[in-house]
Amino acid sequence: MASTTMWMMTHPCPSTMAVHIKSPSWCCYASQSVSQSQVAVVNGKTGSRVLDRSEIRFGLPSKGRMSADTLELLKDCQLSVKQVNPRQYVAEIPQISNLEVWFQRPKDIVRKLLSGDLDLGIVGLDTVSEYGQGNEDLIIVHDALEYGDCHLSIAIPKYGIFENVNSLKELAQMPQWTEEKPLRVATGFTYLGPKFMKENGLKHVTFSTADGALEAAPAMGTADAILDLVSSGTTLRENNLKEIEGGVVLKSQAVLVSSRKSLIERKGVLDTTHEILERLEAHLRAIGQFTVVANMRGSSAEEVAERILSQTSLSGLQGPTISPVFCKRDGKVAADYYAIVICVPKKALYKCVQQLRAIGGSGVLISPLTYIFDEETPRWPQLLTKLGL
Ligand SMILES: Nc1ncnc2c1ncn2[C@@H]1O[C@H](COP(=O)(O)OP(=O)(O)OP(=O)(O)O)[C@@H](O)[C@H]1O
Ligand SMILES: O=P(O)(O)OC[C@H]1O[C@H](OP(=O)(O)OP(=O)(O)O)[C@H](O)[C@@H]1O
Ligand SMILES: [Mg+2]
Repeated sequence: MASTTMWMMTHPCPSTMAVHIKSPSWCCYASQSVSQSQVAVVNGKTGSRVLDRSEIRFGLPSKGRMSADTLELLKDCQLSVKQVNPRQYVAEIPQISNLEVWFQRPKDIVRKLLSGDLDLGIVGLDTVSEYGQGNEDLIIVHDALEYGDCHLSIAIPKYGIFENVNSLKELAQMPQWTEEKPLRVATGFTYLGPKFMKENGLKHVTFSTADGALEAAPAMGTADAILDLVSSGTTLRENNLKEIEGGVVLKSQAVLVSSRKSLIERKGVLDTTHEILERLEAHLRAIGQFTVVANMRGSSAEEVAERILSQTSLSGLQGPTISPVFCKRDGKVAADYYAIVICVPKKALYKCVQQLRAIGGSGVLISPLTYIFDEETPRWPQLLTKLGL
C-alpha cells in the first residue's frame, strides 16, 4: 500500500455515530447507518484520497429549496429515501441495493464528486458550473429534472446612472468604468462571474463576494451591480434592480450529475446510474400525459383507425391502439364496437374528447399516466458516448 501521511481529524465527523481512531494515518468512520466500517486512506505521495469502499454513494441536497423537491421526485420514481431522522446525514433507498444516500449542501455534493467521496448527485446546474469549474470528470447524466428552475443573471439599479442602461453592451460602454474606478459587482459566483465578464469583453470589473441578500449591495453603496440567481424576479423588483439584455450567464434547473471516474471505475455505479436514469426519464416523460380510452362502433379495426387518424388530436404517441369489443349476437360472437386507447397531452385533452365524439366515440375514460418507458431511455446512449463506451 502506498505510504500514507499523518491525517488527523480536524473537523467533526458527520452526525452519524462516528468513531475517530487517532491512528497515524487512518480515519475510520464506524456508523450504525453504514453497513460496514469504511477506511479512508490518504495517499501521501499523490495527495489523492482513495476510499476503499464498495458502496455506491448518492449525494442529495441536505436542506433548502432543493431538498424537498428532490426527495419528492425520487419518491415519484419509486425511489423513496429512507432517512431515520432529519439530522442524520446518511440514508438509503431500499429499492436500490448497495446504494448509500449522503445528505450534503449542494456545493459540497459537487466538491465530493470531484474528490471521489460521492459517485452521483442531484444539484442545480448553477452549482455544478460554479463549483465544478468545467472539470471534465463531472458528467451531467440528466440535464432537466424539471424543478429548481432559476437563472444566473446580472442586475443593475433602475435609477441613477443606470436608468437608461438596458443591455450588457450599454453597461460595458458606460464611460464611468476605468482601471482606477472599475464596475463593482457583488456575487456569490466568483468563478462564473469573472469568466462571463471576460468572455463578453468587460475589462474594468471587480468582484466582491457576499453569502446572501446581495440585492442590498447597490443601495448600500458596496457594489454597482450584482450577479445572482433569479427565479420569480421578486427580490430584484423589491430592491429596485433590473436585469439587462445579454446579462443572463446561465439557465439552471436540477440535474443528475456523476463522476466520470466513478462511472467507469467503480463497480456497479454505471448500472445503478442506468436504473436511476431510466426511472427518472419514464416519470418525467409521463408528466402531463393522459391515457384516453373510448368505445367506437365500426366495421373493422382499420376502418376505425382511418377515422381516428383523420383527427388532429387523436394520433397519440405512436398511434391509437384499437381492440375489438366482442359480444354475442344471434348466438354468435361478433365485434361491432372497438375500444381505442391513445396517449394525449393535458393541453389537448378537451379537444381530443370533442374529436372522439365527432367520429362516434362514446364512454370516454381519462386517466393520468405515471410512467412512459420508451424502448431505450434517450439519455443512456448519450451517457455511454460521453464515457467513450
Ligand atoms: N431563487 C433561487 N435562489 C437560489 N437558489 C435557487 C433559486 N431557485 C432555484 N434555486 C436552486 O437552489 C439552489 C440553492 O439551494 P439552497 O439554497 O438550498 O442551497 P444552499 O447550499 O443552501 O445555497 P446557499 O449557498 O445560498 O445557502 C441553487 O443552486 C439553485 O440551483
Ligand atoms: O427571483 P426570486 O424568486 O426573488 O429569487 C431570487 C433570490 O433568491 C435567492 O436568495 P435566497 O432567498 O436564497 O436568500 P439569500 O440571498 O440570502 O441566499 C437568490 O440569491 C436571490 O436573492
Ligand atoms: Mg439571495
